[in-house]
Amino acid sequence: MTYSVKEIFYTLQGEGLRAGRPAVFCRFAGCNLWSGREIDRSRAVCQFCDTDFVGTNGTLGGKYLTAEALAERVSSLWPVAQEHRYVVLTGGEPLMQVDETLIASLHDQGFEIAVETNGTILAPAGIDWICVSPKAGADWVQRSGHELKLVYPQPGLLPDAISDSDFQYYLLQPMDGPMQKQNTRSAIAYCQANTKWRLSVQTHKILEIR
Ligand SMILES: C[S@@+](CC[C@H](N)C(=O)[O-])C[C@H]1O[C@@H](n2cnc3c(N)ncnc32)[C@H](O)[C@@H]1O
Ligand SMILES: Nc1nc2[nH]cc(C(=O)O)c2c(=O)[nH]1
Ligand code: SF4
Ligand SMILES: [Mg+2]
Repeated sequence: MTYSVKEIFYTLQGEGLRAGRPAVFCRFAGCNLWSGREIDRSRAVCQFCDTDFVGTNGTLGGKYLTAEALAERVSSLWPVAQEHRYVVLTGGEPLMQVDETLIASLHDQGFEIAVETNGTILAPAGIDWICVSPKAGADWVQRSGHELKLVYPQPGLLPDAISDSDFQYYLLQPMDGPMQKQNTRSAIAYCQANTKWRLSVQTHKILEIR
């Protein structure tokens, strides 16, 4: 299996329950809900994406011919002699490419493995932390995991309708874009009125890290 990777970088998890945790991010190229081209955005299933996942031209991007080679590259970014190795597989839609062979290779390198997924593809066995962020209008098949991180608001996908699925934590992440301030206000109000839900702030954008 060849893996198409946009970029690999070492940063802090910016979002969700584990915000602040040092992590290597491996961003896979391609998504099943948008081509990534601006001309296609208004016709895409997912129209609010904040990420460039097209091609393999980012930092340490490329075609990795084996799971071992990719896992070794991820490992090379971890600081020497430091524990708590943590990798976040994202994209694009990582589950178009992530398989059990890659999971095994990353575990062999000592990593705890997290995934950020839109929930349209079932996760392979062995992932340690599954974050699902479902999208209005898309099939939602991965309905269990560790955190459900709903971008808010999405007309057609209300938090009330999904607050009884099989996740440990429920988070609302204000939709970034022209309405970001208002979206944050209404997400805060929703969490305060519906206390199963927590706010997820995209801290990396405030901190100006990747
Ligand atoms: C770029 S996506 C990649 C992973 C996967 N395709 C997904 O959608 O979960 C990473 C995270 O960013 C979130 N996201 C994307 N665009 C956003 C935006 N404009 N505002 C807030 N969160 C956004 C997604 O919902 C997801 O939780
Ligand atoms: N720091 C940082 N945290 C993140 N959490 C989720 C991200 C993503 O794009 O999947 C992301 C990202 O791109 N950077
Ligand atoms: S599903 Fe994820 S990567 Fe794909 S367009 Fe939407 S937010 Fe972006
Ligand atoms: Mg991002």
